[in-house]
Amino acid sequence: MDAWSKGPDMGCRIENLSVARGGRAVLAHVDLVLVPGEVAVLEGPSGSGKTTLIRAIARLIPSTGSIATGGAKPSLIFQHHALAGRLSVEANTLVGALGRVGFLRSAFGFWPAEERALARRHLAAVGLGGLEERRADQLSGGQRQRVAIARALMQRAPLMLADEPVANLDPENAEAILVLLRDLARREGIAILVSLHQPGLAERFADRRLTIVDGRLVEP
Ligand SMILES: Nc1ncnc2c1ncn2[C@@H]1O[C@H](COP(=O)(O)OP(=O)(O)OP(=O)(O)O)[C@@H](O)[C@H]1O
Repeated sequence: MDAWSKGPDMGCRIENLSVARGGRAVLAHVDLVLVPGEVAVLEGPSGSGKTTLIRAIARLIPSTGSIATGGAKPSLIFQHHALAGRLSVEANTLVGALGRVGFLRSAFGFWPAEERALARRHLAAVGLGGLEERRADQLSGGQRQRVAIARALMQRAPLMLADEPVANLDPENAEAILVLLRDLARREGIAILVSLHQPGLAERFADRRLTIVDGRLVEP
């Protein structure tokens, strides 16, 4: 029995993953194992396939090969955080618990007390303690991305996928968000795959740096 088959204590194992887009091969024979607590940064020029890889691992687009994520759906963070602007910070965070609570209860705001407590804990962890009742459209860009991270944490997924999560932020906020993601990876034992455009940030925050070159994943 290898480490993976003992249970969902590994972020993900990808074997021989290939993806075509618009009839053209974008990724070919990609292998990748991510372990809990590590932050892997995905780099590569525009159009090299970073978003494609993240979307394929999240099963948002078809691929061939195998993707094992410990039986749990990965959580996802995007460049555009897609919050409901009129809802509170807490309500947006609770959306991450939809898979456990069900649509009807959540639609009427009947969230279990333990889920509310968890949301507040995650909001405190991302530095938004005290802002639970504020409307999401009254937050700064950095604060909104923190809500998106808290919402992702609510999913309790062993793997978090973050596609250009700091692309819209100023350097100070970008750095703060990456510090937060790295701390969360360590503390919560989550494996994080994050695509970044800025090599300086990648160098500072990555445990591993992965680059897509001609459809292959290269690790120097
Ligand atoms: N829906 C689509 N239909 C056809 N081709 C697509 C589609 N989506 C992406 N592609 C192509 O797949 C390739 C990889 O795109 P992808 O968005 O993954 O790149 P990326 O590395 O994330 O780029 P960027 O850094 O600019 O976000 C590109 O050549 C792109 O044109």
